[in-house]
Amino acid sequence: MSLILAVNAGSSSLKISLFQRQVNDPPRLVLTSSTSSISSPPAKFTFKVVDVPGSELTNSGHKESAEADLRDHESAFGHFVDKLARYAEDLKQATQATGGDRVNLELGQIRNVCHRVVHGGNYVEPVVITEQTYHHIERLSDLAPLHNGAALRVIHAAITVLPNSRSIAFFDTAFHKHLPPHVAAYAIDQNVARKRGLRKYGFHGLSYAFITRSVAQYLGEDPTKLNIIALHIGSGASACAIRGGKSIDTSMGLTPLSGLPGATRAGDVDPSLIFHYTSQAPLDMEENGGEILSHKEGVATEVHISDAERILNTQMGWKALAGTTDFGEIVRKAFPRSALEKSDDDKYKLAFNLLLDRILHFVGAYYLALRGDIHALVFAGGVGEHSVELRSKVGDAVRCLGFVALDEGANRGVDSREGVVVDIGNGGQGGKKVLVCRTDEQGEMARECSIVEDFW
Ligand SMILES: Nc1ncnc2c1ncn2[C@@H]1O[C@H](COP(=O)(O)OP(=O)(O)O)[C@@H](O)[C@H]1O
Ligand SMILES: CC(=O)OP(=O)(O)O
Ligand SMILES: [Mg+2]
Repeated sequence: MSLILAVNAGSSSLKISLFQRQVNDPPRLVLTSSTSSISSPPAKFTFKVVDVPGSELTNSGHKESAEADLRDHESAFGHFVDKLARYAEDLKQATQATGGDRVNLELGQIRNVCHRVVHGGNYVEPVVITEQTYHHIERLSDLAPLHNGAALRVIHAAITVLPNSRSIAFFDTAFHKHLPPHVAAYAIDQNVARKRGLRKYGFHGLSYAFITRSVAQYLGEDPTKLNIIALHIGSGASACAIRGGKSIDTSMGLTPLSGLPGATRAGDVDPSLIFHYTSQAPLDMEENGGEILSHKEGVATEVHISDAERILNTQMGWKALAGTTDFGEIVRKAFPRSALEKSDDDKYKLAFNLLLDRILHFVGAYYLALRGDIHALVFAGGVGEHSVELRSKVGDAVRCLGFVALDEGANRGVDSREGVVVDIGNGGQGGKKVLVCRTDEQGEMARECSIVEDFW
């Protein structure tokens, strides 16, 4: 028996799952933990025991707690490890006292720690962390500014506090390794592009791999014959066209900034906007009743290009539009259910409608990329799995493409339904399906790890 720890450093969260594994068996989920809202404190921490004999004897503290001290991924990881060590000790004592079955969850039992690393550059398979691979990932940090640095700090912490385990990096980019050249290329000098690795990589690949397998299983299809449009909408949001189980296009690019807007990311903008987005706008629309004036002398302040990149990654998206990174709040205020929630401010509607518009833009494009030969449209990610309203509006719009109408009750009831994949369509004959998939990047890493670990 060995333990696999799977760690997912997302842009706003740190999600961790612990799995138990017997040789030749698939990994079995033991417990999960999440620290969310890391970028908009206080962070919220959960620790949930899923399947541990004897756990009924321990007080594992299932409740969510606000943790003002958890300000980054590294401190969130340290907090989890402390919690796990305490829980393992409580469990040991409780099961010793009763003589019951015991699962040993002590830190020393963790054989492999799987880390989600968003940008892998040319790495298309998981790699064991060594000095060399660590530095390779470090060199890619500029291409995933909200992710790779945070993942590396967590990897460093894991190596320090779990010295007997092996750290392995699993890459989001790997799923997109088959992007056709004309999709991956930007219209720039290809000599420069090749030399500097300037192309579309695509992200959320662990999620798309999990979605592809889970949806194929749910539909009883061979995964290598599955065609879907998948939407992973969380703090980072992307769309992916999957043909024959492989990614043929995706909305994120060289970095996870492009494509759909996210919690703090702008998504696609005209690249020239960067040079015009200044603290004192040269085109002052507001002061002149909406009339565009010519450049005022001396007003355009220069923003350094790396500042612009930081601003586009951390200050834009829903945060800039609606003043919150919580999409649940945007939905509540855009569609108030009571007078108490009513707001005169249109900013919530703008944030909602803008995301909806950009999602439809990609669904339309990917429908054509797949030539309409599609089994299902699939929603996943924190927003995709939980926002009834977003699914409902997307569902209405895509009916013209031959997707079935949504079943309103099924759409509203997703949270209370069991299973990894939930059908929210009305079962209309011959229509393309609309599904929700509870994606699990940690589960995907643990599964891949259990396949390769016996060969290492
Ligand atoms: N009920 C809900 N309705 C709409 N959005 C939600 C709901 N619950 C969570 N979310 C959103 O999901 C996002 C987090 O998604 P997630 O995929 O977990 O993030 P990360 O990108 O950090 O992995 C948050 O922005 C949150 O607002
Ligand atoms: C790639 C990406 O944006 O990931 P996340 O949504 O977890 O931040
Ligand atoms: Mg995520």
